[in-house]
Amino acid sequence: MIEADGVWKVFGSGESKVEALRGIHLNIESGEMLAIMGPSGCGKTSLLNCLSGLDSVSSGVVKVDGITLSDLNEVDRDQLRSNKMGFVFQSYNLLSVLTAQENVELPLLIQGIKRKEAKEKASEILKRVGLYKRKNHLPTQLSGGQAQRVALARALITQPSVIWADEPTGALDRSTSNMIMDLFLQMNRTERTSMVIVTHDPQIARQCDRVLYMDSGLIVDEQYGRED
Ligand SMILES: Nc1ncnc2c1ncn2[C@@H]1O[C@H](COP(=O)(O)OP(=O)(O)OP(=O)(O)O)[C@@H](O)[C@H]1O
Repeated sequence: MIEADGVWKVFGSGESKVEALRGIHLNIESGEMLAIMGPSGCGKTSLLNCLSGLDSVSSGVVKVDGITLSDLNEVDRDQLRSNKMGFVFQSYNLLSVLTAQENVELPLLIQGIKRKEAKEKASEILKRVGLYKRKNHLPTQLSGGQAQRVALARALITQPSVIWADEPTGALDRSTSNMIMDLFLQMNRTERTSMVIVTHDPQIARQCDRVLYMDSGLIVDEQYGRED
């Protein structure tokens, strides 16, 4: 579903040049749950951004369902992201002036779905993440775990084929992290949504189908097998 072939990402030039990715080859299967680990600065976020089309590659090819991202113009790339992908970040990235419900509705409204239908779908998904009672709360009125559940609901509402999550539990305590991971696992199982999770947490990684280990812009090891 996602294919990366010889992907390089280079920032800057001359003395300030940084080779964040140095020739990545990777296939991510539909429905796969993949963790990416590695030391700070090894290129995990750069890889996520290049695979999802949030950032352009310096060289190499990224294909999503057979479509080469660099062949698309910005508008088409945005459209592909909005149709096929969801994003979850460590800092939740919720819009502070919108309620939980409005944050979750937003991706559907952007897709041109009618307000009433968006509202119904948002309510339904907020129920699934156990936050229906908080739907009228603003992000500042939510705990970290609750805010991340809203972010997950927002990522899932368009029924994407892949969710990209950059340290989704990085700001949460152990029990809240486990709760968020349980939701990821549940959605992966019921919707067959592929999940790509950048994490420093071995407990999160070992629940994934595959763990990639990166170092200095390269994938240096991988392990298969989910602990159920
Ligand atoms: N916009 C940028 N401009 C210049 N250098 C960058 C930029 N973004 C990332 N880098 C550099 O690229 C390298 C990889 O960064 P990246 O954020 O991908 O690492 P990471 O593994 O996600 O790190 P962390 O675990 O600390 O989040 C680092 O050396 C970083 O300083």
